[in-house]
Amino acid sequence: MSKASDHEKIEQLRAEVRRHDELYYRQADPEISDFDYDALKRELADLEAANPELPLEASPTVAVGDDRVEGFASYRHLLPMQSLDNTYSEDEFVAFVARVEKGLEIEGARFTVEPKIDGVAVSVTYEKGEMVRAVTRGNGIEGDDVTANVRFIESLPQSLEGGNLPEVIEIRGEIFMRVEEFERLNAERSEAGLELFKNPRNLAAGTVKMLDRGEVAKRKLDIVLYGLGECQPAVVSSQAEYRKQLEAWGLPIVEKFWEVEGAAEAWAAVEELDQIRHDFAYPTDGAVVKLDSFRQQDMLGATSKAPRWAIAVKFAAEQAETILERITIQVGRTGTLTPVAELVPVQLAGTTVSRATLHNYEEMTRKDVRVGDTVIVEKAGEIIPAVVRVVREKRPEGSEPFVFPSECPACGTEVSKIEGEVAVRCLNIECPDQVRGRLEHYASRQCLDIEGLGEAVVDQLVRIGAVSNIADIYRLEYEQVVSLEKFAEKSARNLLAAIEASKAVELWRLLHGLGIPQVGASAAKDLAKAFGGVQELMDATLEQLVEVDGIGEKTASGIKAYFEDEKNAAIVKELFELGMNPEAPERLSEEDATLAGKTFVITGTLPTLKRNEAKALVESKGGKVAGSVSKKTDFLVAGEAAGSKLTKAESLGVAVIDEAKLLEMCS
Ligand SMILES: NC(=O)c1ccc[n+]([C@@H]2O[C@H](COP(=O)([O-])OP(=O)(O)OC[C@H]3O[C@@H](n4cnc5c(N)ncnc54)[C@H](O)[C@@H]3O)[C@@H](O)[C@H]2O)c1
Ligand SMILES: [Zn+2]
Repeated sequence: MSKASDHEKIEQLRAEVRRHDELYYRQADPEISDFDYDALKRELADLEAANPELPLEASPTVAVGDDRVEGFASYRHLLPMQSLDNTYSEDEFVAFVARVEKGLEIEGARFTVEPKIDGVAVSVTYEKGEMVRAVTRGNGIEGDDVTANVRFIESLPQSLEGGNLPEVIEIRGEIFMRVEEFERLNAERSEAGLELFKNPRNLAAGTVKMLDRGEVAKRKLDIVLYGLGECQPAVVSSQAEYRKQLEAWGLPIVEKFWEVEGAAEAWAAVEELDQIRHDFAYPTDGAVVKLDSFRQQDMLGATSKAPRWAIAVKFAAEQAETILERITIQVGRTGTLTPVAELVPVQLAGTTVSRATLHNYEEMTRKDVRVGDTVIVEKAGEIIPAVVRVVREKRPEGSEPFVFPSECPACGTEVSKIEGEVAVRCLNIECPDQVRGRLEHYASRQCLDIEGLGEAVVDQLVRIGAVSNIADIYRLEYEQVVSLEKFAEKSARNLLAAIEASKAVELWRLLHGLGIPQVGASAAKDLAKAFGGVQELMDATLEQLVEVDGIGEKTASGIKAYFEDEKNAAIVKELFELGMNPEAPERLSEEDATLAGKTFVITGTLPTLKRNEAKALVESKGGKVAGSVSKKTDFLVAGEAAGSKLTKAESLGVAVIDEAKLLEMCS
């Protein structure tokens, strides 16, 4: 290739990489897979290496992707937060080890191997053991101050436990979202007809950068800590020691960690990690291999972008190619039509996959997925298989665009596209698929948990016309049940007994089972606690609903709209007439709730109580425990070595008490 055309190509690739950086780091909504992105960047780096006359300053290959967005204050890291060089190959890994050993003039260097968490990088600063700040990586030099959002992370202690505390330390880690939480949020979105989040990483990244604190509070984030920035004075001298120290301070750390010597041992650990990583709480996309000794790390130093003493070995997201045989449309309990790809079975990440989601109407139309196409399926964030793209070159001749049905495949009602939603819906509330979906949801494990009322039984009951709504379940008679397929006297009696028993269910389960838009299990629990009864919930005003911790405006209006619908209200009324008698969560009597309305903050080491014991004590008396001191704090419970919180409480005039006083208040 000529120089001129090389230069042109480099410019083009730089622009392309910058565009993907913007989508990934700032908007948390990447368009291509990490594998494809890394390949693009590699191509650019290779071209740049072959054309050294072009200055590199302007290239994204020598800079850290910038995540800073509007709305957050910038904060300068004491020590820069770097990226990592990465590789997908064993050969390159072996070459890395050889470079390190040559640089140190030793053989058999000692390394640590740990999971590479696929989350959002963050630097948490503790001063004298008190958490004072959390900042994103930003451009590596300066990041966004996201302290307010990070304070919602329950697993992150506001103060460090134990001794050996430096004056100031920047602890680096990764904020992530657990798969269960990701699925919970997506289930709620799917019910609301909203576009689904693509994977836990993007969702965590988006959440860390939200300005709406109420929404952040509703999404549960988690954190794991592994890295070191500034530390004054130094308190540890190796990666392995550092991990032990993090644990002793009470911080969440990576669950598996290897200490190895030389390339072969290190690679064996990387492979072992790949085998077991799916059981970790967080999504992982590789292994990070680091030189153990801090002294040796310093000897090797870093480039502008990454340390020379560490490397990420990345695992490619598992994808497989197969043929799409048919497209079926499922109608969910809220009427959403979901297109599903029926595939020629293919092995993917250890399981046989024969169906994959095509997400929704808009997404599949945009991808122009057709029957007969060769498609790439991927386990997105290792969860549900999805069709990620069509291999256009393999499209058979004469294939036709898929015509999305204009009528509901279950009931024939014309489907509607609601403004602002990506899905189309069947709005017929009596649609048999929706009825089935609602009944299955109601009887399911996370709701009323009626044993014996599974998919197959619900299906039969709907088909013979025995039930058309959840109240009908309680009208079932022995004769009807015993005549179902595969039922005999005993199983029929058992089912009826399980149905009867479900009348005394915990209130939150009933609330979840009703299928109110946006109300998942956790919202149902919050509502049950706040209102104590279905009638009380029905009577609640919009203002009262939003006041409940964990309930946002959208959910609140969803609840109002649900109960304002006459059909829903009638069914709820029938349920109670048929004997529904849910058990309200225990509430403290006014006499016992002596600390109701009071907010406490706990800091330092208390003489006898652990922090969570003190918290439980306050809550048992109806009080609240918050993570940081503000004007709203009523009492600061201060123990040994209380740091900045004490100073802040004093400056705000907040009452400061000791453990003895707390015990007295709670007795
Ligand atoms: N799909 C896209 O469009 C797109 C765009 C930009 C970036 N990306 C992805 O992001 C990657 C580049 O991002 P990056 O610069 O954040 O680098 P990286 O994710 O490849 O590696 C560096 C980061 O890994 C994190 N990390 C996780 N576990 C760690 C551990 N145990 N020890 C040390 N660090 C750990 C740290 O935050 C560190 O900054 C690319 O490899 C690419 O896959 C994708
Ligand atoms: Zn229908």
